[in-house]
Amino acid sequence: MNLVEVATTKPYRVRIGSGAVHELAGLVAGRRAAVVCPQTLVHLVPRFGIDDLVVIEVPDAEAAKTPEVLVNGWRRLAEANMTRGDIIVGFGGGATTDVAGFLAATWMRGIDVIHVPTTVLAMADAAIGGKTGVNIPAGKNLVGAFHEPIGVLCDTELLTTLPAREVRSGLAEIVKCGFIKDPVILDVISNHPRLALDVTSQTFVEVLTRAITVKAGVVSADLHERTSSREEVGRERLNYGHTLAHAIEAHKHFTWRHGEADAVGMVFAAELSHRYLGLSDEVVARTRTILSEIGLPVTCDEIKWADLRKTMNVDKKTRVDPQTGRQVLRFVGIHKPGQVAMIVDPDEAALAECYDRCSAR
Ligand SMILES: NC(=O)c1ccc[n+]([C@@H]2O[C@H](COP(=O)([O-])OP(=O)(O)OC[C@H]3O[C@@H](n4cnc5c(N)ncnc54)[C@H](O)[C@@H]3O)[C@@H](O)[C@H]2O)c1
Ligand SMILES: O=C(O)C(=O)C[C@@H](O)[C@H](O)[C@H](O)COP(=O)(O)O
Ligand SMILES: [Zn+2]
Repeated sequence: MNLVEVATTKPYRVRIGSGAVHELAGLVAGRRAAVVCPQTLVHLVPRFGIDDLVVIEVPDAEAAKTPEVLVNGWRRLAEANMTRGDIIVGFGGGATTDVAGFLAATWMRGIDVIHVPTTVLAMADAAIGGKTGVNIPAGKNLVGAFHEPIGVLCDTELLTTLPAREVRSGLAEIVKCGFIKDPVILDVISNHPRLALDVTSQTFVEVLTRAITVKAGVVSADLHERTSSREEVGRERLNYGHTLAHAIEAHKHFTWRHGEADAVGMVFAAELSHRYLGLSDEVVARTRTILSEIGLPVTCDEIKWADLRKTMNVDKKTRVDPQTGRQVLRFVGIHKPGQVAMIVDPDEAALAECYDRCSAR
């Protein structure tokens, strides 16, 4: 079993490996637990080996991330008389852990949560670092809270039923960690793309553990995303590729997986970085190659740039210029893999050009 410590003010551990879920009973430590999970995974709950469990079913995938699902969750927690001493377990993909985390953040102003992620994406990213929340029509993840788990159990056995498309989507966030912090991830995936996609392989566990280590290090240094100047970038670096990705997800009505949108977003971010931060042609090309090799999209069709551009205004990295009152976009970019910088207020024509280069029209 691999262990990664998330050294924030309330440190916790991420356990990675086959059988990690069996540690749940020890972490719950005799308290009552409410398991938040999609209907498709309910049959796996008996594996937890805990008797006093309330199950709160949520809709599958992104449909779970709505205010209505929260209202239902609060009702269920009340019906079950869940107290401050009880615990919530988020069991599922990133959509489930995002909503379970927010229920825990808000129930009685905050109770403990443990995440048992069941997708590659949730293991590598969503279950760690305490970002929780839901979507509203104005945009993705616009309502939420920072609420860290007390433990995360990444049981790789749970991944054996995961569809290939979901594995590829999760790999996108792992590749992101390669570009923003740990380029060894890129080498391992380029050298062994098929093994990286095989959730039973040692290569997969290596890149997963490396990505978790990147995420743990970044959130430990800047949990609340407050470190932010052009050259000193804290947690915002985890948003590499996400400004465009979140807009694509919304315009595709969440028919694209989060990692698929991230993949196109990373190509766009690489193009922007080429223009503004001197990222080499070679790394821009490598971005396309590595993502294509693992079966992720590198272009996006049918969405008009003007529509995506408008949606980007609600990105959380956007700021208002106090002098003009104008919305200023800020993108995470890279000088080279592992060296991040912010691209602030890029030229509108440059943005459209970079999008043209990753649009299939
Ligand atoms: N909080 C964060 O820091 C953070 C980080 C990254 C992504 N996210 C969010 O995570 C979400 C995406 O997460 P995701 O990709 O895990 O998607 P998801 O939660 O929608 O799950 C994807 C699909 O996989 C299925 N599934 C889950 N586990 C399975 C298993 N073991 N076997 C078979 N099928 C299984 C689900 O039922 C679902 O249909 C997005 O909403 C994204 O915004 C949050
Ligand atoms: O943990 C973070 O910080 C991230 O940005 C990780 C992202 O991969 C993730 O998609 C996150 O949900 C994006 O957050 P948002 O604040 O841009 O909505
Ligand atoms: Zn993401």
